This record gives sequence, C-alpha cells and structure tokens, in this order.
Amino acid sequence: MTGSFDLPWSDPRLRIPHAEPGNRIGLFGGSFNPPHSGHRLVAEVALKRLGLNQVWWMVTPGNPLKDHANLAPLSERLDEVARYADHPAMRVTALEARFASSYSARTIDRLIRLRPRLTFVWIMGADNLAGFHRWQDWRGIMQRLPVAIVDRPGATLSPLSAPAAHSFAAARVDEACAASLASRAPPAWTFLHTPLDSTSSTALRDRPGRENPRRSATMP
Ligand SMILES: Nc1ncnc2c1ncn2[C@@H]1O[C@H](COP(=O)(O)OP(=O)(O)OP(=O)(O)O)[C@@H](O)[C@H]1O
Ligand SMILES: O=C(O)c1ccc[n+]([C@@H]2O[C@H](COP(=O)([O-])O)[C@@H](O)[C@H]2O)c1
Repeated sequence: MTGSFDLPWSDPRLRIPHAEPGNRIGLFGGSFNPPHSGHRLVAEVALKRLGLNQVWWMVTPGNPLKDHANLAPLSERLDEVARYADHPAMRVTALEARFASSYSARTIDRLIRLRPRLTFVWIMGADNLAGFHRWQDWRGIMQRLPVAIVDRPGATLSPLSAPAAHSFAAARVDEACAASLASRAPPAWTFLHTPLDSTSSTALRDRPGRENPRRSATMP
C-alpha cells in the first residue's frame, strides 16, 4: 500500500457503503488533499446527469503516480471530504485502504466481485483523462465499467487529444445520452461539458500567508 493509513480497523469508513441491489453507483476516487468546490461540482454533475443513486467519494491512501510528501493523513482528508459530500446521495469511503491497494483497476475488480448486484461508473476530471493511459491496467478499467469524464479548466480538449480517448474513440457516448451511460455495456465513456471551476488542491496548499493552507478551502 502507498500513502498513510491512520484509521482503526473499526472505522466505518473502511467498509463498503450500503446500497440497494440494482443501484447505480458513481465511484469518485481522489486524493482530496484538500477537497474543494471543484470536487463537489464533479460529484453533483455526475449524480444528476448520469442518473446515479449514489456517488461514493473514495479517498485514496495515495495516488500511485503522485509524490506523497505533502499528502495529509487519510483520516484528516476523510473528515474534510465529509463537509463537501454533505448530500443525501453522497458517501465518503476509505475502502481502498481496507483493500490495501491504491490501484483503481484492483479496487474496481474487487468491488464488482463483492457487490455484483450494483452497477458502477467511474468518475474523474478531464485532467485525469489526459494521463489515463499511464494508470495500471487502464484498458482493463475501460473494459470493466463505464467511465464519465467531467470537464475541467485547461483540460477541455482532452477528449480530442488524450491517448485513452483515441484508443476508445468508438466507445464514446454522446453526452446527450449520459443518463444511459451506467446501463451500457463497457467499454463506454462520455465527456460532460459543465460550468467550469478552476479550484485546485495544489493552489489551496500553496496559498501564501496561512499557517495551515490546507484548511483554507471555501465551502460549497
Ligand atoms: N476543479 C475541478 N474541476 C473538475 N474536476 C476536478 C477539479 N478538481 C479536481 N477534479 C477531479 O477530481 C478528482 C480528484 O482530484 P484531486 O483530489 O487530485 O484534486 P486536484 O485539485 O486535481 O489536486 P492537485 O492539485 O493536488 O493535483 C480527479 O478526478 C480530478 O480530475
Ligand atoms: O490505478 C492507477 O494507476 C491510478 C493512477 C493515478 C490515479 N489513480 C486514481 O485516480 C483517482 C484520482 O486521483 P487524484 O490524485 O487525481 O485525485 C484516485 O482514486 C487515484 O488513486 C489511479
């Protein structure tokens, strides 16, 4: 496992959230270091436009492609995420820490095996589409579940230029049909154009003149 893991095994956030059989669940993985209004926008857009029953904010123990030197403890990020995920259809989970894996492909495999009666969709921002071809078994992810990409400032052109978008061009679903994405057989992905939010965790961490810049995020 990568990253810090400072939760007792009894912490309920290490369990898979409850959902009813047949529910459509959006898996929104992130470092959330710290969470911000852009994350909330992604979660809300996905919930509404994909017609999901729930969005699970999956707080990663540590993105395998990122340096963890400035990564806040998992428990702290979970607490902060809870403030942004304050919505009846949103759940906050650290299940990747319990699974002892930060690789999304493994998490997805495991969830599909453990919850075969749920329908999962992977949710990510457009900047992650640009580098998606560097993720472990990224083609396998595309083959296992539908993927929704939410626009982000600076990455609006990623559906045209990203290697993953090229490889799976034939599987792209028009965003006008986004409500049907969850029920489609993978590979299937869509790009959701939305109102943009330029907030980033990096900018919040780097904000000068604060004793603890990680706590300066504006609430939604
Ligand atoms: N402002 C935003 N608009 C759209 N998507 C976003 C935005 N901020 C983050 N995301 C998406 O949310 C998920 C979690 O992002 P993450 O926690 O890495 O935040 P970040 O702001 O990108 O962090 P950092 O600046 O540290 O890289 C990723 O899929 C990312 O693409
Ligand atoms: O599985 C991988 O190889 C992989 C590579 C990069 C990122 N991810 C996951 O993508 C999600 C978004 O990461 P981040 O750091 O951009 O918030 C989070 O769940 C990461 O664990 C996963």
